[in-house]
Amino acid sequence: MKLPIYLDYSATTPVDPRVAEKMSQCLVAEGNFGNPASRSHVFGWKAEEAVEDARRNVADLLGADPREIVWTSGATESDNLAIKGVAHFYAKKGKHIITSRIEHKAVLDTCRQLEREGYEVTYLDPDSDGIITPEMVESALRDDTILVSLMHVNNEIGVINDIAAIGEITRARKVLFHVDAAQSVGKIPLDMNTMKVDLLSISAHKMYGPKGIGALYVRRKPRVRLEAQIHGGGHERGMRSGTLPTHQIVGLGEACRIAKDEMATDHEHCLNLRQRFLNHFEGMEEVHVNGCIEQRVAGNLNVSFAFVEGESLIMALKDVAVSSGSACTSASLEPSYVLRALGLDDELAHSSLRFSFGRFSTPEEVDYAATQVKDAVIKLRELSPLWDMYKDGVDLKSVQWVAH
Ligand SMILES: Cc1ncc(COP(=O)(O)O)c(C=O)c1O
Ligand code: FES
Repeated sequence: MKLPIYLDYSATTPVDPRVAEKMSQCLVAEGNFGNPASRSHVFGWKAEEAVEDARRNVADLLGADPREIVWTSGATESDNLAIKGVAHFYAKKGKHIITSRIEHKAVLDTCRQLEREGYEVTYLDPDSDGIITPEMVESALRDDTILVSLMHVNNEIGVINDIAAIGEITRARKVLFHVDAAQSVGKIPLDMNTMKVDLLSISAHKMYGPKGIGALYVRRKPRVRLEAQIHGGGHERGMRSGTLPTHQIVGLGEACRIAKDEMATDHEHCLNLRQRFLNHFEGMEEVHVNGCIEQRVAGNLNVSFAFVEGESLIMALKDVAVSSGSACTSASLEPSYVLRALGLDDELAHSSLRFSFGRFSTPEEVDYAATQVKDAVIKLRELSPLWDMYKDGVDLKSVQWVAH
């Protein structure tokens, strides 16, 4: 079977062959398969060395100290550890948390759980571009606020928050700042030396590494304390127990090493492809890009094709793999809560697709996909009575709909 063209890099990326090669060396008997916690023989020492090399690569990409990196199973776990870890440790100081309505479910559902435990959470509304401004954060801070948790780049619309500016505000008020950077690490520069971020979640499978591994950056100066969420052998300085998966960790380390070297090239590549894709739609009516186009990660494009149902469009695109929003909510038929928070009505939110490009996307793929999308949109609109009315100049907002 010929596979469709993959334009869903925000959901996950293929593993870079250089990463896969390094990982495979850590699996078999002739390779580096030992338990990094085994202190009594060379198998353990070698595995530990590989883990520490990887930790250095992750830290280098973030401008952090290797001792500030805690391995987790991915950004979902990192978000849980950061938010619950802070909430539980600092509960005596306060029980108020600030986040936004357009966070990933890993943050939103964790906050909902904390609400059930008696914490109070403020959910900020983004502006119509999808941005949370430093001013919004500042006006929501209270004396009992212990944590602000905001994403760096949104997974559906790719819009970038100014986390450096937000960090200045939280630090001045001595409130901890957690950033979900699953969609930004390796794509845009991050520097923990200059940014006043206290905790930062990362995930390997969004940056050409394997699934099931991630990390949480935990600042040492000023020191951030966390209550562990997983107890056991006391690995990761007690913050996260469990035998370290050397191959996964080595994969994340290699993905970070490559990203540091190739970030600028990847960025240019994705930016060119996105523009190339968009050029195909020039002159087409009622095609809207959702979220700010400038303050946005290069590989993301979220577009509404008015008068076309997003799910029908996906069905029509047999040989292009895209999604209508995030992978984790793709089973739901509800319109995207992110797009709704930007002020889109249900109709337009339902006619949106997310195209995401990456390191292995090619201009030919992009041209082919754009042509397919364009043809499908034209065909679907031809079937839409609303499109006919729109073309006839009927003001659709003034139409009184009769329920049957
Ligand atoms: C912004 C954001 N946070 C968290 C996650 C969850 O990451 P993981 O799949 O590593 O648990 C994702 C993945 O979709 C994401 O995009
Ligand atoms: S993989 Fe992105 S929302 Fe789950």
